[in-house]
Amino acid sequence: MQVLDGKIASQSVKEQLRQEVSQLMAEGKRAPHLAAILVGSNGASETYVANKVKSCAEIGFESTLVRLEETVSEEALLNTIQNLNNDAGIDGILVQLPLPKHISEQKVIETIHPDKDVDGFHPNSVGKLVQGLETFVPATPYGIMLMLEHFNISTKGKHAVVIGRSNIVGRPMSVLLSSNHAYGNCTVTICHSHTANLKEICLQGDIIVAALGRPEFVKADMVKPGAVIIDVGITRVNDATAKKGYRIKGDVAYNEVATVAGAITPVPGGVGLMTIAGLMKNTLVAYKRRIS
Ligand SMILES: Nc1nc2c(c(=O)[nH]1)N[C@@H](CN(C=O)c1ccc(C(=O)N[C@@H](CCC(=O)O)C(=O)O)cc1)CN2
Repeated sequence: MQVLDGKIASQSVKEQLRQEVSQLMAEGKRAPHLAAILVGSNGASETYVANKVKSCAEIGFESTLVRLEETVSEEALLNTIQNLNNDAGIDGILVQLPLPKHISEQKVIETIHPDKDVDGFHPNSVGKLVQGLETFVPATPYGIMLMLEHFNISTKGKHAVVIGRSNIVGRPMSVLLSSNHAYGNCTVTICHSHTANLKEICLQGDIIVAALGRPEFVKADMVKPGAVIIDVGITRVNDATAKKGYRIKGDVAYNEVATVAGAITPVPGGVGLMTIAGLMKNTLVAYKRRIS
């Protein structure tokens, strides 16, 4: 059984980016610049944004973190995005999700200029992805593809079962795995809350991507021996015995599934770290398009 270690794979991607940025700096170019907007102070979002800012510094990107109150109006948030759209020094913009209920995520996503849409959530980016055109790929599915590539996991002709149909992970993941490229060419089944016979479908999967947000949902008896298990789940579950008062759980019951699987991503230390690597790659692409 192979552990698909996100720390190793993400470090490798980030090191390549670091070298590329260092070369650009040596040529006298400015650094790529990512702007992140964080609304409110949700603990998990704080951690993820902090990890993004830290990764920018490691690679040699500039970053700007814009913090807005939980009570900020939708209009004020949209104006903040417009200002960043118009700022020639900013290459990529992301708004950390989820947002407070009074703000429309869709409006926010559509306000980010497609050229700076490093999260790949804008309908322009999604449409291009579906048509197989070059675009920003949402960071988590992109990170998973980078992980498959890093560990040279063969996908051609395999049956991939994607559990979850979110715009951020499940849907784009199904598109990428079914597309005609080196780590695609799978036959994909996408499952959701209304799927009948989920266990039987999972048992047919050579690859399972679990992205439904339910801790330890995928059990050993749902997994075909030797399958590749990609766990996207990252839920904080209260645990008074843990140092931080919570434990991070994936959507896969790791200990039991690891006894059946051929390869598996850990949580933490798996897909979450690759999400950041994917975002960093998108930011460099946005920057290169803008300076050329
Ligand atoms: N604007 C966006 N919002 C959200 C996205 C996204 O891609 N863009 N995805 C998720 C959260 N996410 C990215 O922001 C994310 C998740 C996890 C991690 C990460 O570093 N995970 C670590 C553990 C961190 C911890 O201690 O909690 C790991 O898995 O080892 C980074 C980013 C929703 N929102």
